[in-house]
Amino acid sequence: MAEHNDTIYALASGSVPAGVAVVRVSGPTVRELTIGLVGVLPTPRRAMLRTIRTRNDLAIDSGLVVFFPGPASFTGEDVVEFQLHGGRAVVDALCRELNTFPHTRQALAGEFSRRAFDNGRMDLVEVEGLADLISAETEMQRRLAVEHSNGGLSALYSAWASRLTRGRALIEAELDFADEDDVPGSVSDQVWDDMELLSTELDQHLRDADAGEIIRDGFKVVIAGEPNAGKSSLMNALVRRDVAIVTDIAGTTRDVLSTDLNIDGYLVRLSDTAGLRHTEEVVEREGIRRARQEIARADLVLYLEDRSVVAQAHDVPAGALRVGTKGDLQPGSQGTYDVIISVETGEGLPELRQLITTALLSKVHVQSLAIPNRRRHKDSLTQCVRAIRTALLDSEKPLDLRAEDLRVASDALGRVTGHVDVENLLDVIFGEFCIGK
Ligand SMILES: Nc1nc2c(c(=O)[nH]1)N(C=O)[C@@H](CNc1ccc(C(=O)N[C@@H](CCC(=O)O)C(=O)O)cc1)CN2
Ligand SMILES: Nc1nc2c(ncn2[C@@H]2O[C@H](COP(=O)(O)OP(=O)(O)OP(=O)(O)O)[C@@H](O)[C@H]2O)c(=O)[nH]1
Ligand SMILES: [Mg+2]
Repeated sequence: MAEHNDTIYALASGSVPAGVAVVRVSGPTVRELTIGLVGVLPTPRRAMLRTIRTRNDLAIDSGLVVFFPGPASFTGEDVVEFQLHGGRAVVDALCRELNTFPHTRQALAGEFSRRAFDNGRMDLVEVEGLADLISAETEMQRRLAVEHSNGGLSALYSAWASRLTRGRALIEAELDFADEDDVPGSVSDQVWDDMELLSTELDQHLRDADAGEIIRDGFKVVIAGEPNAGKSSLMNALVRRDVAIVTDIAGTTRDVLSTDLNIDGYLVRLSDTAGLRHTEEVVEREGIRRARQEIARADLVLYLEDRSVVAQAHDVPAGALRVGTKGDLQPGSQGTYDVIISVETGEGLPELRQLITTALLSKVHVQSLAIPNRRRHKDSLTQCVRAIRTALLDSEKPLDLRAEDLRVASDALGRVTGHVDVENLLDVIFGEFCIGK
């Protein structure tokens, strides 16, 4: 049903009603369809004000029409955009009319980008960057997504892919034509030097993957501690809203409750959890299980302890910030705590915020935003660097097997961008050596 060569259309702008709505159309019948609706094919890439009419010559709306001839368009196909008045019925009327054209249907989710990818307009990293750009809510998410969607990361990967391809080509050449004069001896030595360098660069790059994931998915801060420590009260104070239930009954919170914060342009995902204690109560036990799971996944744990209760803190997770609570009830020295707070007086809250910010900044500190930001990237790049390392490890191994390791590395890198890398291997062989003569 969903034919690949259909012409597809969709509302590309946000929900109606709105000031202006953009309906985007892409596919092989865009030219006829545009002439049918507005009478002419507008000058490419110039906004033109036209009345858009049905077959029966009824005006749908008058709006701006922009025609992008393929392949120099977003999808690589002919594209036309109608910029209409953003009313529900206006958009519906145009979509209804578009549907009456042959082989023309509503686009599936992501189908414009899918076509852009299939037509080589974007690679996978750029497609992912575009998706991230659309869902970005904080400034740093936006900067990371722009870097990726504009090809900043892809440029790095294609440079690395070329080095791998060149290395393989030189080794293949040495294997195939070792007895001929044209191939300089020990070229493979240079290759291995460069592969050594490449593996170092990949290692360095992979070290930034955690920062990339934190910028994209948020810095996960988990509030943990014994029941009644004041966890939910702190959650409410930090987000300045009454999101979590607070009572003096120990064991109030059971579910994990998460709220997003924006700190210095970074997304911070704050979670309130059930108080940790031994209990036979089924619901609370499940809450505590979830709390522990959340703690295990945290980038930062705030471990809260009620200073007015004499208790020995156990269960403090490694690396947690120790927060003494209810500072108003019992003034005293800071002791083993990183900070003492009171949600009643506000004491210590600015200091705690600063501690969170410092922990966050230490984890997202990077030189460039051309960094991996998905598990998928990290996994494939890890496979890539492992394969290079395998090739380097045993210099006594036959050259063809070492070349095979490099092929595995190329494929792993190619999976990140969605490129497959075989055809240009030949190009490089024939390009660098006058083998054919
Ligand atoms: N109206 C409108 N605004 C939009 C988009 C769109 O599709 N329509 N975009 C959609 O996401 C983004 C811009 N992305 C685009 C990417 C490439 C081309 C394009 O036509 N590229 C050609 C020509 C480039 C040029 O003239 O320099 C090319 O790359 O060959 C258009 C939009 C954001 N703003
Ligand atoms: N005086 C004082 N009371 C506080 C402070 N913070 C919390 N409380 C009180 O301590 C009690 C428990 O607070 P919660 O925030 O519900 O504690 P919790 O850690 O979320 O508790 P559970 O969800 O049961 O694990 C409530 O009665 C709060 O009003 C504080 O800074 N000063
Ligand atoms: Mg609570």
